[in-house]
Amino acid sequence: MDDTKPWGYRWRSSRLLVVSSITVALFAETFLYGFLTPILSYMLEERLHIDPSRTQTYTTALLTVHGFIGLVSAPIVAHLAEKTPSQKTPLLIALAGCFVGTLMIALASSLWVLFLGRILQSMAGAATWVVGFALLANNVDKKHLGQSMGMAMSFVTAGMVGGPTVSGALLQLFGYWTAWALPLVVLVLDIIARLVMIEPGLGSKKIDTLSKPAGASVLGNDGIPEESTALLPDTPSTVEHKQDLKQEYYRVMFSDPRVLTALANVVVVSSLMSGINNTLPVHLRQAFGWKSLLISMMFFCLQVPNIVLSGPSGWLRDRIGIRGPTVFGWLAMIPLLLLLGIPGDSHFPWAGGDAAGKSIFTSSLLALGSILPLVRGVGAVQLAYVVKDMEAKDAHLFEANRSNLRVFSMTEVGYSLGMMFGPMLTGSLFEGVGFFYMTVALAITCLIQAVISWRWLDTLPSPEAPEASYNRRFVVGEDNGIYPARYKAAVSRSPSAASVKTMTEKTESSQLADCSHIPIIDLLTLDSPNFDERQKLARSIYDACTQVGFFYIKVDSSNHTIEPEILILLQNHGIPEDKIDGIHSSAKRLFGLPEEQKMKLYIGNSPKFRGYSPLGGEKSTGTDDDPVAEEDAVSALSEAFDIGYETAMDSQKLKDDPLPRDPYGLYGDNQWPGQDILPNFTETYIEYCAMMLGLCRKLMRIFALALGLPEEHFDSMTRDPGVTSRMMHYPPQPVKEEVREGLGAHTDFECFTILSQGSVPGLQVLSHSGEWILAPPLPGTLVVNIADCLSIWTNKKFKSTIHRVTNLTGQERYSVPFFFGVDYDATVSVLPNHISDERPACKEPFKAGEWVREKLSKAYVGYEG
Ligand SMILES: O=C(O)CCC(=O)C(=O)O
Ligand SMILES: [Fe+2]
Repeated sequence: MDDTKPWGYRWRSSRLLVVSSITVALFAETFLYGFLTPILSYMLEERLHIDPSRTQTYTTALLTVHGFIGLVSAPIVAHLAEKTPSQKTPLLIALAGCFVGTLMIALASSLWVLFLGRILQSMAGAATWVVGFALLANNVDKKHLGQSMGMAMSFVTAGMVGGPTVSGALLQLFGYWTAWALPLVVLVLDIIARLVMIEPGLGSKKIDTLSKPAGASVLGNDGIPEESTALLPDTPSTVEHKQDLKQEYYRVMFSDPRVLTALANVVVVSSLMSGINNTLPVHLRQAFGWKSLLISMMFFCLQVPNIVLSGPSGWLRDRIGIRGPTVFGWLAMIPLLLLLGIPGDSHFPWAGGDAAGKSIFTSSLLALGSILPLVRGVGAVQLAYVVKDMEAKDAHLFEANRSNLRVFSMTEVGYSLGMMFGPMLTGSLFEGVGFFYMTVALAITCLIQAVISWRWLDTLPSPEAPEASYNRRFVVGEDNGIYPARYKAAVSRSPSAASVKTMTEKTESSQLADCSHIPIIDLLTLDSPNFDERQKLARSIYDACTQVGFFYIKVDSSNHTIEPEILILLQNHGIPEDKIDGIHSSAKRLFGLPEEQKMKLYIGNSPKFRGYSPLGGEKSTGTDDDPVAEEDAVSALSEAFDIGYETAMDSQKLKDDPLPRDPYGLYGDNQWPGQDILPNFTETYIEYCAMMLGLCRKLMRIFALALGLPEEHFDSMTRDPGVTSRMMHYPPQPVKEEVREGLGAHTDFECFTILSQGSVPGLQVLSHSGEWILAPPLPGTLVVNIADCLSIWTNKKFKSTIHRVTNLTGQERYSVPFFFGVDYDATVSVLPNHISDERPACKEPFKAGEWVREKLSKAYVGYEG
């Protein structure tokens, strides 16, 4: 083992230990929050000698402060945590805060020490949630994340129920200091766990901050991520563009009454729970003269059915929709709340502090706990449903992952507001008009919720998790409604549609897709340490490459449903959505320049096919089997900007490393627009290419595995990879006129291509049956297609499928393909394990650079070279 690593590095940085220590930390946080509630009255009166008539006021103030601190500190902590390289440091600081805060509370001999202790505890709690979840997200691979989050959340639930349940009991049975011994033991465990744990891969990953699921201490049901900020600065125009989109997004969302109803639901549930927490202890002491043990038992009565029944209520919602159960839940709570208010009230002498009153109270509390799951979490589900609806209407504005992040940060704010307002309102009502009228007010609120839920909530069953809906395979004809009818009509009128028949007859099967859908593959296990997992991924890639030659890869955030209502969004190892947005807005900026500016970068001035190619500058040359004669070649209705490999985009090279030997004249010499013309353009594009290049090298290893080779097989041939990337702009064309292709039918030349196609559809893939399969942009995905060299390597087992672009949407279309090939000087030769007597090698070995150069020189109109 490495001597420089600390003692026990391996197990101390293992997933099990990271998950366990975060679990312990979250448990401690929720346990300590709840622990105080039933014994607070005792502390205030017996230890701080507060006049009992003021007990409720201080309880309310303490809970409200907690809600407020949670609301404001989560985003601050998230911001700070993002700046610290190690997440262990903030976790330890939080622990120190929690420790000091808890000691201050336990020892408090004055009110201000008590409040200060509580504030420290709340801040530390917020930090623990934010940092804890970020650590989980960054250090647990996605496959195990659901399980790990699930485990963490069940401990949170245990803390939530355990805290108030044991504190009152211990206080009454064993006295004040023995009662506090338990939280101290929990804290010691927490200290040990946090100290022992070593953050794995420190420094290699940046943090994604997820903020505290507000209300978790009370409700423990929603893990809500903060809308994560970009990890690297954006270019000014991206920021502006994003700002516009964000405003538009919120405008659209807030003008939908379903959204407002969902948010009202979130605020009311959270207020109700924190309001009951706030008033229950004092009320029970006044009404029944109960001490802390029985008060604790009441918390148990409320929470346990709530937890047990949350699964079945989610199931019910999935079956019959959210509106019915929610309206029923709110209505059923009305009599239960009223019943809860009756015992001990002077208007109802028959239900005083005697057995009748106590049993009415206990059973209505139990019933309330059982009904609560019907209304808990409804807001989040309804919001997810709205987003899904909106996506179908405006895919660009409602890119799935980003809008989910926003949805969940809206929910978070809702919960935090409830945590703050709940105690405030119930506290003042309780003190002003008494417990019964407070429950009347709560019952009226429930009635209002029932009415608005009836009026505006969706009647349909809960939506699938967004991820699941994208996982659905895309089938011809089933186009998600994103293609206008005129587009489909135009496709069938297109001149090349007529020639498709002859094209497919002439074309080799290796260039035609075998099936009618393009699969979606999750790259989650691309760098899994587990070989079997990589092998499994390789197998599905093999199927896609041999049957279709095209597949979608999921590269960004995805959702994990941990418990019915806990949806946590995490970024995976892929290309962050911000970077994709950034490159698209760079493309828009570039093509938006005046023609003469763009022509200063004219591709014809470059000996290496790098630079700007104006509208119509590229010709449809057809395919090898069905070439288009030069005089018949139609120029494409698109403009493009091409760049090639530079060492700056290669993380395996130093910035100043010289370019590789270049016998085919294809490396470097890019024509970049100056900083004065397009500030930051070059940096953004280079950064994008660097990420793509990293992803491509990893994919190349999976391809090797898929082909039965050692994963490193292509490594030595991809040190100076033959990389080209281009930005494309396809202007809309009048549908009435004859359709002109944005890019004619072709195959790509290198090994494979990763395409980011923005949000406007246009790409089509040719199938055996002569159909053009639509390959629409799916949010959160990129498209990978096999190109000629890899197809030849596999003796055409992998398909280099013919595709084209036709933009009939009426919108501007932008795309950014990234073509990845082996070193130009490497020899492409059919793999021996793919040659047999029946299937001799399809081609003699050749140099990759020679092939690419020849193809490029055919494609560009008037190119001198
Ligand atoms: O723009 C697209 O969607 C595809 C572009 C393409 O196929 C290419 O540039 O080779
Ligand atoms: Fe292509």
